[in-house]
Amino acid sequence: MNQKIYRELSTFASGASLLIRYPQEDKVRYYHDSHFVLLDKIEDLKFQRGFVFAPFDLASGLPILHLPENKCVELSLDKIEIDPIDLDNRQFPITDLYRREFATFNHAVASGEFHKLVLAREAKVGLNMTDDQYPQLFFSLVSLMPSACVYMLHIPTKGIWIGASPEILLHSFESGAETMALAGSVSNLNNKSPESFGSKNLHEHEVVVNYIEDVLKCLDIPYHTKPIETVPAGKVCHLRTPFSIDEPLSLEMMARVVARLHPTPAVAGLPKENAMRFIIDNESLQRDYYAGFFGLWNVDNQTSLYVNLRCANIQYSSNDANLVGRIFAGGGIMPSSQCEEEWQETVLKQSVIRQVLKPYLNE
Ligand SMILES: C=C(O[C@@H]1C=C(C(=O)O)C=C[C@H]1O)C(=O)O
Repeated sequence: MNQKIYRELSTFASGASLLIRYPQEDKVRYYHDSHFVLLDKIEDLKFQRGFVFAPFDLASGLPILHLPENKCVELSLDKIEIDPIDLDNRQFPITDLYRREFATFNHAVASGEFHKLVLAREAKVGLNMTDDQYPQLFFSLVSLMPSACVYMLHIPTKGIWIGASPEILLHSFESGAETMALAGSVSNLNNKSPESFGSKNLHEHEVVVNYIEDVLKCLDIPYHTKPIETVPAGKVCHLRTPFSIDEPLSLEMMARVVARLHPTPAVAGLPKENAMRFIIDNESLQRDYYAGFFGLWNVDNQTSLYVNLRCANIQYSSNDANLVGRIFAGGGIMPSSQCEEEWQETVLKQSVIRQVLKPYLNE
């Protein structure tokens, strides 16, 4: 049966294709033989039904990609066996580039110009794998991250995006909707209470909570929050405040909520527009679709969008035609942030993708 599914997926990387598994679900949705519809703005989603993949910076020139629903088949997960995966416990020393960028970001928050800024970076790895091995990557990630939304997308000429996100941007269903503030991270070594995260993490979290509240109030949407909680995601543990929206949202309102929320200060900063400008000008990383959002829009009367985190892009490099993986991670910078700690947080956030890429590393 395993073989049959892998045979069915052997043409995954020959066109526009997607595999997606929602948290705790025992099925995978497979979109194939499809074509991307390119959208300019979030509001254009109103008329669509299917998968959506949006960049971090909607003004960057990268389009919002949409795969229509009619090309989807469902695969049952209980028929898939996955090889055990080794833990990756390597150390990754901090780079001078990260020290410099941290200093720039930290100075900008310490000076009071920003309440918070998120600094991200990429780790590049050389890979040795064939197109028919990509589905194995996806199923390894599915087995490692049962509570995450796991996806793998093939974009012809742009390669693969793969990720396992713990962060809902907007989940909307017939009777209401939900979103969350997910920010503030520590290593996931033992059970943690929110207080044990320390004041820097609690404050960084509060910035996101206040921002989401402002967006919902501004749109006149009734909501309530649940008490702050801690959630594990791979080797890190986060602070989370769940938001429940107590009335159904129209497609038009959903698009407005998403357009206002994205990008939240969990991945960008505050004040929002200035923080976006600052990140684009001062981060050496090209975020592309990292810290954008993805998920199903208006499928089976539901919309489930996630922030594109714990992800990587795999592509042939244009100069030497080698296959390169760019593994992304970032973290919120506050006045009291410490460079080494922030670096370690990104190492931990990258570890789950490193783990699934390990069998294919070219080193
Ligand atoms: C930016 C990332 O994660 C975000 C930042 C967090 C933080 O700074 O504590 C926590 C969860 C996410 O909202 C990432 O994973 O790359």
